Amino acid sequence: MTSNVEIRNLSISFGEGPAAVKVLPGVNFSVEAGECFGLVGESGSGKSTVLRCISMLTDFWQGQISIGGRNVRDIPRLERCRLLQMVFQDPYGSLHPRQSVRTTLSEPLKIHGLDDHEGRMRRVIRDVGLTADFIDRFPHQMSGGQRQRIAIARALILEPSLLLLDEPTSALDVSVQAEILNLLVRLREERGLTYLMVTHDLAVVDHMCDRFAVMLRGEVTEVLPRAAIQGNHATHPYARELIGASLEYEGAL
Ligand SMILES: Nc1ncnc2c1ncn2[C@@H]1O[C@H](COP(=O)(O)OP(=O)(O)OP(=O)(O)O)[C@@H](O)[C@H]1O
Repeated sequence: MTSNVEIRNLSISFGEGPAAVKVLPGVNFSVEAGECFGLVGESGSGKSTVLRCISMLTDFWQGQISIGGRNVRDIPRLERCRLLQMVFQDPYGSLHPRQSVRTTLSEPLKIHGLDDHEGRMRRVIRDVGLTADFIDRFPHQMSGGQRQRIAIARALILEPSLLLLDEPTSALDVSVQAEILNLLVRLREERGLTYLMVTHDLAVVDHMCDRFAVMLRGEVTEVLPRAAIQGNHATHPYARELIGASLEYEGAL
């Protein structure tokens, strides 16, 4: 199944009655199959919420989300898990502290009735740049970067075609960030994956993404190709300001 994502009039409110807050008033954008698409914008603008809606971790939204031309609400949960997976910002929080890597990776294989657990685990561990002995480690026995590699391995074990990446490197030491980004670039090339990635860092977009959307207060102000960063070719004032600030910062380094 192809993994292009279409989002039309996506809206969501948190809270009830007069206290309800509309966080996404109506988001529209599309991600092509095989593309790396970035979501950037100010803190609290709703980027992570968009990913949670697509993955149905949050399901009380209105509008349409389709993946490969199918309404995401019509895709049964087990099938959805094999189509898309999320990688979270914080591998310390996203991996269960008392579960070994073997348990983390083999549980989805059991649930989905897949064979050759050992072979699949070894292949995915190798693909994320670790050695087979990591299969019997626990989170506290790994570095932050190694933990994030395991979180990526967990996302890949069911061989999905779409990864939703929620700031996958921002909790990591600066020296490790580039390693994980390069790993993600390589995995996308090798597996033909589609990425939808939330990031605060336009340098990350410039390194990885084909296009990106700039969000402000729950709305997409502009969708731009990566090439729009250098020379700041955005037209919306907020997008221009964001890119301008990032270029200034890089220039100052
Ligand atoms: N479960 C929730 N209940 C109430 N408000 C929520 C909930 N989840 C998110 N919000 C609010 O929705 C808004 C958007 O949050 P979201 O995490 O999507 O922003 P973001 O753009 O990803 O921010 P950041 O870049 O800081 O991670 C915020 O104001 C947040 O407080």
